[in-house]
Order: sequence, then structure tokens, then C-alpha cells
Amino acid sequence: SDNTVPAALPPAPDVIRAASAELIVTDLAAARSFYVDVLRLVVTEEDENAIYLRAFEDYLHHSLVLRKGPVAACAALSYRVRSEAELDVAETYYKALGVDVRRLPAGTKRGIGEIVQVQDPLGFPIEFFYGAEHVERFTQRYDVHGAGAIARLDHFNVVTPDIPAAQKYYEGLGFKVSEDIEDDEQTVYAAWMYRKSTVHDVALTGGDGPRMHHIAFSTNERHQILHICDQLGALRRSDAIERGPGRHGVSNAFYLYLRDPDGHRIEIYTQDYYTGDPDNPVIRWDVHDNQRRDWWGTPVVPSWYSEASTVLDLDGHPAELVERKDSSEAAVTIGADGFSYTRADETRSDGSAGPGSGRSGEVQGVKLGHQV
Ligand SMILES: O=S(=O)(O)c1ccc(O)c(O)c1
Ligand SMILES: [Ca+2]
Ligand SMILES: [Fe+2]
Repeated sequence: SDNTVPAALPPAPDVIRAASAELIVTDLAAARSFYVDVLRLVVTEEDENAIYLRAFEDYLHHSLVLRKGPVAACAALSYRVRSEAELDVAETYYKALGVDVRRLPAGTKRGIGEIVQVQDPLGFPIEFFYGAEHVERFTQRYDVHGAGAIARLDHFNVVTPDIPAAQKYYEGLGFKVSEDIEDDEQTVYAAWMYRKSTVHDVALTGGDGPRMHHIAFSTNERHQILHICDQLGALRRSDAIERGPGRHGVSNAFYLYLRDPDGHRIEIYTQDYYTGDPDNPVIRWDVHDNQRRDWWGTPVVPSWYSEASTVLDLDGHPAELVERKDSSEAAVTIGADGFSYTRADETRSDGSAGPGSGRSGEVQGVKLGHQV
């Protein structure tokens, strides 16, 4: 056959949604204090090596596994597929992609049925599953919710060097782009992609990867996010707050970013918008728009761009990092994330160029905590 035409891939598995994640934590008790005592996630099961957690609207066994280990890392990002039959489809698809594919019998992971585990073409440890033990759904257990009630897992955000290539790979899995950030030289800095009818199940962040940027849980209302902030203040754990609370430009969600005791980033997120119709309009942001990441123009702390969690391969070893070749968002915008323009061609009353018009040549820095 004509070997210049890539062989047609077999059908891709039918992914429903981002469903759970497994994080390696170096101090299980410290992690338990953060995720259970502070965030109030529900312990479905636990032993001396692992804690299986769920949010209040989850009825599958867990949506987050904390596993004790020597090095903090992300060990799995798991997507639920529509039926057990989709596991064979997944195995065939990923074997055709030529990556490491393993089949784990039901029960290998507590509460979960058979799993197809792959190290995907981007280098991430991905699991596909359908079967899972049903446990009590705490949707209306307001007697245990608390004021910061977390409803469910919403999305993964992954750092990968080549966004167009990553987008193509996820489009092959039937994901669609809802929003992205680009510039007028066709560089793409980030993209948000979905299977369920919200803004994303996975977000692609341009950078050296594979690294896990964050796992996001959603609440039903903003006041739950505000309570989590107030509670962290009361516990003198405000240093767990990395970024926010605020209103995202992309997704329009209200957000908060926390760092757990191992530095894993957890987002608490609420009220993005419906994307379920086939002609859902894609929103494209200019990388210089300083309302893209925070609608109010609040600066993005540098650590949010630079820090992310190591991911493991299927043998539990840190995955090789690939450097990003395209320009980095922090390099082109950290100034624009500071106290700068919100209008493209701002001109001062005396006719001089405003800071954001790009005509002033002024240095646009981010005012850090020690600066007045
Ligand atoms: O900061 S962004 O507005 O680009 C953003 C939007 C949605 C997310 O889930 C996120 O982590 C970040
Ligand atoms: Ca802080
Ligand atoms: Fe997010």
C-alpha cells in the first residue's frame, strides 16, 4: 500500500468524561488532613497505603486516589467509557497508536472494574474504565456537606509542549475544542477540550511535558469556594491558596487554585457554560488579552505558569520531559498579566500611548507582594 498515507486508525473508545485521578503523596496523613479535614472529600475506603475519595455528587467508588509514595507525582488520569465493550476498542486503538497498553483485571484498583491503562502519545498515564462499585451518593446529605461542599471532579489540566499535536490527538478521541489561546503568529498557548457538555474534560497547557498542571473539582455555587478560602484563613493555611479566587476569562468559571501538601495543584471551579450542541461556537483568545485568564485582569502568579506535577509511566518511573519549542505564555505575557491594559488601543487624555497599547514601550511588570 502507499506508505505515505498513514494507515487508518481503528475506531477510538467512546469517552464519557474525565472521571478520576491518582496522586502519589509523600505523607499520607498530611494529604488526608488537606483533602478530608479541609476540603471535606468523602473517604470511601482507606488503608495504610491509599485513600479512596469522592465528592458529594459522586456515586462511583472514588474520583481521587491518594497513594503513599517516595516522590510526589500523578500516577493516573482516568476517563470513564460508555460500556465494558469500549475497553476492547481502547486496547485496539492504543495498540494501533504503538504505545504501551496494559489490561488490569477488575479489582486491581479498589472499587473499579477492568481497566485499560496506556501511556498515551503525549506521555501521560491514562486509564479507561467502565465498571465501578456504586456507593452512597451524598447529593442531598446536607447534614454532612459543610459550607465548602465539593460536588464532583470536573477536569484535568495537562502540560504538553506541542498544543496543536495534542489537540489533534484528543480530536482523534472525539474531543472538541471549546476555547483556546493563540497569537497572531499562529502560536497556540493553550486549548480546552470536552466530551461531556461543559467547557472541558481536559485542558492542554503549553510547556515542557508531560506534567500534570491541575485536577479540578467543581462546586455548585461560588459561596462554597469563598468558604474554602475563609476556612483556610481560619486554619492559618492561607499559603495553600496559590491563585484566586477570581473569574476566569476562558470558561467564564469562578475559580480558586490550591496547592496540596506535596505541591499538587487542585482547582475548585464553578459555573462554566453548556457546550453540548454540535455547532457550539469556539472562543479564541489573544495571548495578550490580560482578561483571558482572569476576567477582572488580576495578575496570574508566576508559579501558576512554571510549576506542575511530575507524571509517572506505567512502571511508576517519572516520564521523560520534552521541552516546548514554541514561545511560552509567561514569557510573552507576564507583563500583560500585571497591572496593564484592558483595552487594545488605550490612549491617555494627553494623547500619549497607554501602557497596553504596546506603543508606550514601558516595562510592564507584575507587582509582587513586596512591591507597593
Ligand atoms: O485561566 S483560564 O481562564 O485560562 C482557565 C480556564 C479554565 C480552567 O479550568 C483553568 O484551569 C484556567
Ligand atoms: Ca497565597
Ligand atoms: Fe482548570
